[in-house]
Amino acid sequence: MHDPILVINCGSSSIKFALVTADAPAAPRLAGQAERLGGVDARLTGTDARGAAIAEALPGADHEAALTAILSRLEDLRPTAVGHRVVHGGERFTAATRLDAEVLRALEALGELAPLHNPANLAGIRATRRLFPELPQVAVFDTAFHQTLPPKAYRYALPEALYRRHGIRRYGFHGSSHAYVSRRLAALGDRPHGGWLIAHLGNGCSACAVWQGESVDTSMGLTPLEGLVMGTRSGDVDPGLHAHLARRLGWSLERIDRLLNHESGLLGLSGLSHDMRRLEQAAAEHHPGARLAIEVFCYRLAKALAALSCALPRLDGIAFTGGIGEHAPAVRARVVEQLHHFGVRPDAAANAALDGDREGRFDAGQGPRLWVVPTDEEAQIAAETRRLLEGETP
Ligand SMILES: Nc1ncnc2c1ncn2[C@@H]1O[C@H](COP(=O)(O)OP(=O)(O)O)[C@@H](O)[C@H]1O
Ligand SMILES: CC(=O)OP(=O)(O)O
Ligand SMILES: [Mg+2]
Repeated sequence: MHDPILVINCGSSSIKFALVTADAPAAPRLAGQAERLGGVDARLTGTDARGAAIAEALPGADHEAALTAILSRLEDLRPTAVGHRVVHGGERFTAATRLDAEVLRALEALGELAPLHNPANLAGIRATRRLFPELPQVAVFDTAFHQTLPPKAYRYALPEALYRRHGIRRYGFHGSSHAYVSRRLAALGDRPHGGWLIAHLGNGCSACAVWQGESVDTSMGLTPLEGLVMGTRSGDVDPGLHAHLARRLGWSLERIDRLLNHESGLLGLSGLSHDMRRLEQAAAEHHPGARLAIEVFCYRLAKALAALSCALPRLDGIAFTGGIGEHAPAVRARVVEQLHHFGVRPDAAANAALDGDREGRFDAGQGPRLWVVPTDEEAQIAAETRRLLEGETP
């Protein structure tokens, strides 16, 4: 039995980690995050294996220094394997994969398709391999859950050669989260074989249509930029925008990339913040940019959910997850009120009560179910790591 498993999710300036034990899923979990890496205010926060708070300043720490600090928190808890989140698996990596030098080289080549994520994921893998050379390490891909998309959902209306020769197609992301939530809904026994729409709303946001436990369409595409409005990412824009900015304003590709990935979304619309909590406060104080940003965010999400429903033979329910999906009842209310013609009927009091890390239903007992299901990408990554190492088919 491979237990416990250390899960690492390495971002450009943060590392999220958890030590996941299959035997005792309800026990306190050593988990947390190192944030603002590279800065003077870098810090490590979380809870230790006894459930006590961790708060440690790590001034100037880079990824390797932060991982060393995380590892020192393991004390006598020895992980038997490490599961890494890797955002883009491209065409080649369709399931969790044991990491070796050849796989790492192949992953490097995929960096361009997820520039905010894959290079940081790889830095984390390299540092962990140096620190833990004896442990098996596994990559679990955001794209893997969406391997069941049919061609009508994953092909762009572009010449076939671009797909055949260069792998230009829709891949979809946040697969560990969508997989976890759909399995959780099935475990809860709520219409387990039906059609669900899942909205993962964190810093990155994506929605997924799940039929009988399999992803059948999703809002992200070739890269994690397509689809919904996100913290700093634009989501869908007119593809003609790129040529327009280049021709009319003389913008370079790098400048356009920065605009769409780092300066847009909630931040760009509001002119204030990428953070939904901050925007809700500002909107309550009548900040026009914050109000517009929330309005566009909710409308675009409702529109995407309506579109994704076309992938389902039947709509059994909608589930919300991620920081915004779990903690912002006002956002959920605004989204579902724009889906009333699907027969969606929220219970306002039940919705308002689900404002923390709590799982629960907020429909009024008619029409499609409405759920909040806190995501646990770490549990999903640990389970897939364990399954691979134990040689079972994923
Ligand atoms: N109480 C809250 N009310 C509104 N938004 C919240 C609340 N708590 C967290 N959020 C929002 O959740 C988002 C971060 O989601 P999270 O899932 O933690 O991100 P990540 O994608 O980095 O894992 C931010 O926009 C944050 O403002
Ligand atoms: C793929 C993606 O957008 O991930 P995140 O939400 O962690 O940025
Ligand atoms: Mg998260």
